[in-house]
Amino acid sequence: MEAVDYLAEERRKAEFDVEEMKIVWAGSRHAYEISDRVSRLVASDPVFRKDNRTMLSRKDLFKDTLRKAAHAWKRIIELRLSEEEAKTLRFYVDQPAYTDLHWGMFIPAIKGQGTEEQQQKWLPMAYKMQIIGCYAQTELGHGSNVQGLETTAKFDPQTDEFVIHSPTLTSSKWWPGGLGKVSTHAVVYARLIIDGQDHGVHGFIVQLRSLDDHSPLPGITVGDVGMKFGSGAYNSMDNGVLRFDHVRIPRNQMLMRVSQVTREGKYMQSDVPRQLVYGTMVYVRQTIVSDASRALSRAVCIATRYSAVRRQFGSQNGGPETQVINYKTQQSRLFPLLASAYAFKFVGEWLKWLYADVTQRLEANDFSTLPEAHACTAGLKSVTTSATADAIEECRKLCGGHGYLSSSGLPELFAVYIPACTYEGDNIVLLLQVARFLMKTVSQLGSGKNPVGTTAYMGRVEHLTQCNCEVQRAEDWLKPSVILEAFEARAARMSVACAKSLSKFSNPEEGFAELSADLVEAAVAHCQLIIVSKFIEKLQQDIPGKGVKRQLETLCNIYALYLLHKHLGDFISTGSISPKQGALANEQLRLLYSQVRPSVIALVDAFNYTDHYLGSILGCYDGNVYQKLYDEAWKDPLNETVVPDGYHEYIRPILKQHIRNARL
Ligand SMILES: CCCCCCCCCCCCCCCCCCCCCCCC(=O)SCCNC(=O)CCNC(=O)[C@H](O)C(C)(C)COP(=O)(O)OP(=O)(O)OC[C@H]1O[C@@H](n2cnc3c(N)ncnc32)[C@H](O)[C@@H]1OP(=O)(O)O
Ligand SMILES: Cc1cc2nc3c(=O)[nH]c(=O)nc-3n(C[C@H](O)[C@H](O)[C@H](O)COP(=O)(O)OP(=O)(O)OC[C@H]3O[C@@H](n4cnc5c(N)ncnc54)[C@H](O)[C@@H]3O)c2cc1C
Repeated sequence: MEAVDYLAEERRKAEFDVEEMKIVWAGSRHAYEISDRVSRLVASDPVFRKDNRTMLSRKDLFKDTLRKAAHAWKRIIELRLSEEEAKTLRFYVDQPAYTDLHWGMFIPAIKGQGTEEQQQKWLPMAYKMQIIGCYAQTELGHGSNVQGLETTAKFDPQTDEFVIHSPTLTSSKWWPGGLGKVSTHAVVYARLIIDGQDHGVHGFIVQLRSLDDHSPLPGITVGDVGMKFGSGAYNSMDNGVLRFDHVRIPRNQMLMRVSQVTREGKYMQSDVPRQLVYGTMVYVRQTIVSDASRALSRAVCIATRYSAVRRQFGSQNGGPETQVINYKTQQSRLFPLLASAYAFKFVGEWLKWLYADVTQRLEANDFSTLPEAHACTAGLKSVTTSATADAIEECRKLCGGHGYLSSSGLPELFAVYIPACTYEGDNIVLLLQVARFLMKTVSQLGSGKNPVGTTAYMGRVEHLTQCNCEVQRAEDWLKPSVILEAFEARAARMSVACAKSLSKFSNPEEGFAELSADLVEAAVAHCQLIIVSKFIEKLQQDIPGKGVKRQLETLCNIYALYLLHKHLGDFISTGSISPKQGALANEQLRLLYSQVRPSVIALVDAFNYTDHYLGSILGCYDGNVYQKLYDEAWKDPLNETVVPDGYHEYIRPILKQHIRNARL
């Protein structure tokens, strides 16, 4: 059989309606139609070509990005694309650009932290891209510790202005995307100083560059921070460095929804919590969870299609060799990643709902769900990005040697994705925030305040710390209630154990620091419980289409039992399950791999990714891998000449010397 036929045969084996699954994956028929239309639009437009990206120099890559961004903006206007369509277009163009920070952080910061008046002044210009903004928070010396930022904004009552200044080298802004070469404006986070008194970190709108000739305004030193990890990848972004030398801005350019400075220099705080200054980060963390499912599904699609095409060993009587996807080891590494892609998709949808809900409440001055929204966005951002970064690298290894080729698409996907574990909050720092929230929840148990939302299970802590898992046979692990209780018991017991250990310290902060590694593990257990429970909730919905729900049930069970197997130590050491029950879970997991096997190609087809978006020879839809790999090799610049540049200077003299030596 020709390699090109392998995937067609696989598609015939599918045990469900792929077209219906595409709609489940997209979130709705409407979302599917937009995604399908916009992805084809991007794939057919020569300006959005990206197959040569990793070969470009930094300067050429950056100019290519500017060209793509300008073209994207032109198409958005010409075609009158809606916000959802524009975001979809950005996703399929698949090239990080300054526009991400303008739309994804600068505008949301003004919306979330600006007063009505400030929004009316700045947002129309920003929406029309008459100004381009970035989010300038992180400094050379401080990123995670936002309270440690050093940039100052001193109020000058004489002129009714703030003076923005970088007092030290470490106060230089460092990292903001779009800052290096493009942004005309920034939301700058700086310490507010009035009459010598420090009121902590606040946001200020600062113009950086002339709107006439793009030169930096007086007192501003700005540039790019330099090359980052990998070729292509995140180097399309101009992450920047910025210093202020006593730059003056009008008083009304401090974002004043949370706190205000009056003409007389009086500092006033609204009723809204101070933490709203961090609101933009909560918004972006929520979007990063959905991005994780995209990046993961893309890597999994490549590795799954290639694993069905690739054959090694096992030929009988001259017949074909075994497809590597049929090796149990390949399945046990790949299928949990496929299940994780679906799990992250559904938890991302739920988080979007949670964020919309908290936003609505905030508008009505109800701040009660803010701590949970912060814990969920922080924790899920952390757990999904860490798992996705690891999974992309695993997919590369699943593709053997060819996975290491740039044309597999996996090296660049890895390089562009991994900073997600760091930006928008280092993953460990964020898990520590979740742990604080959990310890607070445990400490309030029995106080009459019942935990709600994602910590509602803590309300049953007495039962969860004593219950015995009821599994006796492998198939008992297929019951959602059994899975849920095991995950709840593990999470509750880990949190309670941490709280008990903490109570032994006379200084709680010292205790928290000493126990932080255990606390992070408890936070991970809590977040994994959320993901599993949201997958199970999704399955309680009406899901049409032949076999669709059944496939999703299988994937949900694979996801949960894979986590259980991976973290068996937690489950057994907390007594949430017995070693025998752990072994039964593994037995069931093996059966689930066999069950899902016939449908895996159709399950990745359901992502509906174009070959342009996948950007991978190994993952192309027709599976014609070998011919394409062979053809691609000849396109490499090294193959433009048969004899390489440098032969006469560096190869020939050695060869000649060798011949001379041989004669001696
Ligand atoms: C070429 C293509 C062109 C196409 C054009 C198309 C156009 C259309 C396109 C549209 C595209 C849109 C795309 C969008 C894409 C967006 C991509 C964005 C990419 C991201 C880039 C990265 C950006 C960044 O990294 S920005 C910087 C991020 N920095 C951080 O995250 C810092 C992390 N640190 C912190 O968050 C804090 O300092 C923290 C929380 C660790 C500690 O803070 P602090 O010391 O103040 O607090 P604590 O004492 O620990 O806590 C006090 C108290 O506050 C609570 N709390 C803390 N944080 C929050 C919060 N965020 N919200 C609510 N509450 C919070 C905390 O729990 C404590 O509560 P207590 O009750 O008191 O315990
Ligand atoms: C590609 C990229 C794009 C970015 N874009 C922007 C942007 O647009 N705007 C912007 O303002 N910023 C941006 N950033 C900055 C980013 O938000 C920070 O780098 C991030 O928040 C991490 O902070 P840090 O660099 O200070 O890490 P650090 O906090 O210095 O982390 C170093 C190590 O210390 C550990 N650590 C730190 N604190 C603790 C603690 N309390 N307990 C235990 N361990 C700890 C961390 O886990 C990590 O292992 C970007 C960064 C990158 C890489």
